[in-house]
Amino acid sequence: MSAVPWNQRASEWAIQATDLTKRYGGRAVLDGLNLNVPRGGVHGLLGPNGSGKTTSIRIMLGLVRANGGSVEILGHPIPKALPRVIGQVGAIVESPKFSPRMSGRHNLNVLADSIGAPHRRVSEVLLEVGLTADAERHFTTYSLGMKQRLAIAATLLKRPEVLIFDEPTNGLDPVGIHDIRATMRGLADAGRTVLVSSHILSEIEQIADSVSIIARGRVVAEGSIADFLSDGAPHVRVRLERALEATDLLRAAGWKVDTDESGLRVSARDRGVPDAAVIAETLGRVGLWPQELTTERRSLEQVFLHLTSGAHLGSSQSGRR
Ligand SMILES: Nc1ncnc2c1ncn2[C@@H]1O[C@H](COP(=O)(O)OP(=O)(O)OP(=O)(O)O)[C@@H](O)[C@H]1O
Repeated sequence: MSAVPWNQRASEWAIQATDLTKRYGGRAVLDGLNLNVPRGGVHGLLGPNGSGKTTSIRIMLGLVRANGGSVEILGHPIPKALPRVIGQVGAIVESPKFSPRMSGRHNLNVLADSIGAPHRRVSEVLLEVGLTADAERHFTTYSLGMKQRLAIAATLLKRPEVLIFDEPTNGLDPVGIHDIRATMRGLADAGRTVLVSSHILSEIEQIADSVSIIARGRVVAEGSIADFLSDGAPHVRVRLERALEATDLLRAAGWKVDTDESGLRVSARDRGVPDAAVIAETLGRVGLWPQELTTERRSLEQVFLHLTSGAHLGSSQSGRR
């Protein structure tokens, strides 16, 4: 049971990153990152601090150039076609600058003028983020949460189809967090695609429809939240061309492997949580590259903790070529 059709055609992804690499001073920050964000709904990019979330987002927005790989937003290659698609993308990566002495509405009016949007659009976006009643107050009197909602309102002025928010609840109190979550949910329910990054599991679990878990510059698991939360024996679904060879290899490496028409189901012999990154690495070492590698039937917390824990990262790093 999946709310998100993961096997859909590439043209139906809102955002797709393929084999992205980024190095800073010889250190790999993104290490072959593959990200699929379905059209419509909230997609969480969940990973611990320093895992590469902001770097991925900055590459998607053309703010940083990747060393390798490709990104498409709404089917347009980035950064080449950025001018064509940027009008359909709204993003908050850093705190936007507002004038402290002007009201929320006045700030938005100025921004609307700069992009040629009518002032009635300002009233619409203020309503959408729940700031209508506070629109005439000076920006300085806003709480952090209200400032963040004003930033979201600013991104909505040009009617974007895709919204990208990097850790939008950072530093907010519980009320502020609640309001931002409700705002993001509302934006998705109105038909937009919202990509939101976070290092907080509960945040993603509560608002996202689907999630990609990132660790050390790679997506190590992805899928719909419904699938992650469903019960059952934990396993990793692997789809690849040389399935027989992969089955033999994984069995020899100690995994339990079942096969069906959609690929391999790999689980740990002790019924523990199978490690998707280690499975990917075992296969990759001999040139068997999965077309799909998805963790299924586990709680998001199990997956997140296991795939991103220090112990796991240490062993994965030492096994890296
Ligand atoms: N301009 C830069 N120069 C050098 N290293 C960088 C640069 N930008 C990011 N990094 C490094 O890349 C790694 C990934 O950083 P990134 O900000 O993408 O992670 P993140 O998942 O967004 O983490 P956080 O939740 O802490 O923001 C970190 O180790 C960071 O120090």
